[in-house]
Amino acid sequence: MSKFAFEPLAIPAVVLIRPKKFGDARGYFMETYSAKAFAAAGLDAVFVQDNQSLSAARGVVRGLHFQAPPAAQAKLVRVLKGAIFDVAVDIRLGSPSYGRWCAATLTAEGAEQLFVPHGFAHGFCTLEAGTEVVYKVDGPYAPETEGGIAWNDPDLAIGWPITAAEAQLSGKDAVLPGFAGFASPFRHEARP
Ligand SMILES: Cc1cn([C@H]2C[C@H](O)[C@@H](COP(=O)(O)OP(=O)(O)O[C@H]3O[C@@H](C)C(=O)[C@@H](O)[C@H]3O)O2)c(=O)[nH]c1=O
Repeated sequence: MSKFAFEPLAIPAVVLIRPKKFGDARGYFMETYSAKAFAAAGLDAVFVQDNQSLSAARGVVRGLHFQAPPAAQAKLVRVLKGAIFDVAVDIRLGSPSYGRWCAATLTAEGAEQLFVPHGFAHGFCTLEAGTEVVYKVDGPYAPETEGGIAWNDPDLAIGWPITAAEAQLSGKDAVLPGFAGFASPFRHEARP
């Protein structure tokens, strides 16, 4: 019996994962990650760091972020408390979906996870106050390689479920450049 359902999104390199919950009178148990099951589904990232953030309010936006190669990071994102709208933007030059985005709502109750591969800018907005997000990354933090794109860039036209007036950003994210003129450090590599 598979303990995970893997659902490729509209950009199929981005995968929504639903772990199976084993409920009983005590509550539930679930595996949240299995190297073997994920590799069998083609997700063979080797994770080296776990991250956690708390966003106090609904409408907190973090992103859109990436680390440039060779420090690129694949991410496996999930929510411990609350809910997020989680977004991945394809920034792989030469990709048929370059500049397109896909997204999923991740909730603590639903336990959904989003796998965001190398070559994508990642960001989310919180849908509830007090939202806690945890995610695994397959490369160490390398701040000198960080890049970003404005969350509300009109060319990307991401369908965020919050208004610009609701959005709360870090000072760093508030001044990220737009997508026009963006020079991506990623190239699309077709996998065998
Ligand atoms: C990302 C990161 C930040 N930090 C530090 C730097 C800074 O002082 C503080 C807050 O960093 P930031 O403002 O960049 O945090 P945040 O805006 O939450 O950044 C995160 O956003 C989401 C969307 C992602 O995809 C992540 O990869 C990461 O970029 O934490 C680390 O020590 N290690 C890390 O891996």
